[in-house]
Amino acid sequence: MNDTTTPQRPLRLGTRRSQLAMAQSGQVAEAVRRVTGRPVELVEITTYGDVSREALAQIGGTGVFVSALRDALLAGEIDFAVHSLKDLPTAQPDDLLLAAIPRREDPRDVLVARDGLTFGDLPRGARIGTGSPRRMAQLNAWARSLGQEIETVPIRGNIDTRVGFVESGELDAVVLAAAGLTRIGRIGEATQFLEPDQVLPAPGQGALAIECAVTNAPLAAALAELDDPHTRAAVTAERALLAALEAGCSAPVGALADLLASGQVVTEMRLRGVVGSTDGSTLVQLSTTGPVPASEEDALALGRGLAAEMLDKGAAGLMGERAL
Ligand SMILES: NCc1[nH]cc(CCC(=O)O)c1CC(=O)O
Repeated sequence: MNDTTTPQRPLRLGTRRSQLAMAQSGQVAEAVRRVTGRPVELVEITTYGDVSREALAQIGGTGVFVSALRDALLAGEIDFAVHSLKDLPTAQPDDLLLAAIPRREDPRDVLVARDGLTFGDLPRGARIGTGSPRRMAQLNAWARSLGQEIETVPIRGNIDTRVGFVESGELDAVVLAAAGLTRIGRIGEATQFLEPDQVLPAPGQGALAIECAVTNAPLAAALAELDDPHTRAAVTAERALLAALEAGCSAPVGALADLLASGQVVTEMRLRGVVGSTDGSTLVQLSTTGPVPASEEDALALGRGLAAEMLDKGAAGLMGERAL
C-alpha cells in the first residue's frame, strides 16, 4: 500500500484552460484525491482547438481539443487527462488508456432561448444558433414536423460566447449540451430540455473520459475505481455506431444508449441512432434493444449492428455534409 514515510508527489492532471474544462477537471481532481489519497495539481495546456479561429468543421478531423493533452501524457509531462468523451476520436491510441468513464451527467441537449421560450413557442423565422450539423439536422426536422419555420445559424465558441448571442438579442436561441451548462453551474439558464425523441445527443455526450498512459498500471488501477460500467457500456455502443458509420464528431450523427428497467430491475439496453441532412428534409432514425452488454465486445456489437441497419436505410448518403 502507500508508503507513509515518503511524501508522494502530486499527480499532475492536464487540462484545457476553458471554463468548462477547468470545471470538469476540478471535479475529477477531487474524486482522484479521494480514491488515491494523493494531492492532484492542475497543469494547463493550450490546444489547437482553443487558439484556431477556423470553424471546427473546417479544421476537419476529430480531436482537435485532445491531441495536445495526449502529447503531454505521452511526453510524461502530466499523469492523466480529462476529456469530454464526445470530443474524443473513436479510435483509441494503443499507448493510452481510458482508465475511467465516470457515471454520466444528463446526456440531453437544451435550448437556451430569449424570454424563457420553448422550441414550440419560437416565432416564425426564429434564428437558432448551433455549429453542429447533428443539431441542425434534428432541429430542422423537428421544425418541419411542427410546421414551424426556423433558421439555424452556424456559431461556435465557448458556452459563454454562445449564450451571449441570446443575451445580446442577436439570436433567438442556442442549443447546448445540458452537461456543459450543469458543470459550470448555469443549467438554470436552460429554457427547455430537448427530449431524445426530438434531438438525440452526440455519441458520448455528458460523459467524461479519464485517460492515462497504458504503462502507468498503478495509476490506471486506482482511476478504475471511478469507472461506471453502465456508462462505459452505453458510450461504447454509441461510439461503435459512430465509428461504423465512418463519421467523425462533426458528422450529423446522434446516438444514445440507455437502460430499460422493469421496476427496479435493469432488463435491457436500448440504443437509438440518427443521421440526417442538415436541412432536416431526410432523417434516418432507428432504435434497437438487446441484453445489457456483458463485455466491451457486446457493447461494440450493439452499436455496429444498429449502424449496419442505418446504412441499409441510406445513412451513408447523409454523411458527406459538413457544417458551414
Ligand atoms: N463540442 C463542445 C463540447 N464538448 C463537450 C461539451 C459539454 C457537454 C459534454 O460533456 O458532453 C461541449 C459543449 C456543448 O456541446 O454544448
